[in-house]
Amino acid sequence: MILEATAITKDFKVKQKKFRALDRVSFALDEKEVLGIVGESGSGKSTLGEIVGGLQKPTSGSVYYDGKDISNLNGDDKKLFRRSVQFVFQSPKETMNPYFSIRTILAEPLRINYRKLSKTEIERSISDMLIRVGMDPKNTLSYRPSHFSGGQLQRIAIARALLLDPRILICDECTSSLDVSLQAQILNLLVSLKKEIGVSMIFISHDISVVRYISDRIMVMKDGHVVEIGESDEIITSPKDSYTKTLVETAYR
Ligand SMILES: Nc1ncnc2c1ncn2[C@@H]1O[C@H](COP(=O)(O)OP(=O)(O)OP(=O)(O)O)[C@@H](O)[C@H]1O
Repeated sequence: MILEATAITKDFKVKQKKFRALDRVSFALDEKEVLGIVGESGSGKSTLGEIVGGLQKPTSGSVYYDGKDISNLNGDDKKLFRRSVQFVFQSPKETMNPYFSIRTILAEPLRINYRKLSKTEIERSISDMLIRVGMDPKNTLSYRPSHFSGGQLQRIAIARALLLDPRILICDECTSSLDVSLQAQILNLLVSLKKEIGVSMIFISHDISVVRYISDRIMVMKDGHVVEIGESDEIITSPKDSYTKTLVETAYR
C-alpha cells in the first residue's frame, strides 16, 4: 500500500454555516494501482484528491504516504512527498504561465527539484519525456502554451508531471474538457504510461465509462460519502448500490 486515507472529513464554511464536503472517507491505494473515483458534480472528488495529494488539509482524518502521516512530514520527507505526488488537472492552460515557453515550463520543476542537473541534462530529460507523450520536441519547446490545442497541452501537462518521477499521479477530470476522440487518445496515453512507468494513479472523473477504461478499482462517491468501492468490472457488471446502478445505466444505456 502506497497511500492510505482514513476517515477524511472536510468542512467548509458557507454563509456562516458549516458544510460537510467529505464525511469519513477511507480508502487505500496500492503500488502501481489505478483507483478511479467517480461521482456527480459536488460529490467531493476534487476535494478528496487535493487532500490526499497534500494541497488541502482535512478537517479531521489522516493521510498516510508509505505509512507516514503526511501532516507530520518535515524537511526532506515533505519535499519528497510533494515531488512523489503529481497532479494533472482539467484545464492545463490554467496551470501554465502564458508568457513562458514550454521549455521553461517543463524545465522549471526539474531545476527546483534537482539542483545538480546541468542545462544539457534538463534539455535531454524534457525532450525524452515529450517524445514519450507523443509530442515532437523540435516543434514544441520554443512555443508558448497558446500555440497548442487542448489535447496537446494535456500531453505537455502529463509530461511535466512525469518529469519529476512521481509514484502517484492524481488526474482530476483530465480528459473532461476534450472531445471524445482526444479523450480516448489521452486515456490510451495514460494506460500505456501506466504500463511503462508503473506509476500509481488516482483517476477522478464524473464519467464512469471513462473511469472504467483505465481503473483497476472504482470508488463511487455521493454527497461526500463513499457509496461503493470494488474491482472495476464488478462495479460495472454487478453494482450493489442503487446510485452506482443509476450511474452505470446512464453511461451504458
Ligand atoms: N473552498 C471551498 N469553499 C466552500 N465550499 C467548497 C470549497 N471547495 C469545494 N466546496 C464544496 O464542496 C463540495 C465538493 O466539491 P468538489 O469540487 O470536491 O466536488 P467534485 O465532486 O470534485 O465536483 P466537480 O466535479 O464539480 O468539481 C461542493 O459542494 C463544493 O461546492
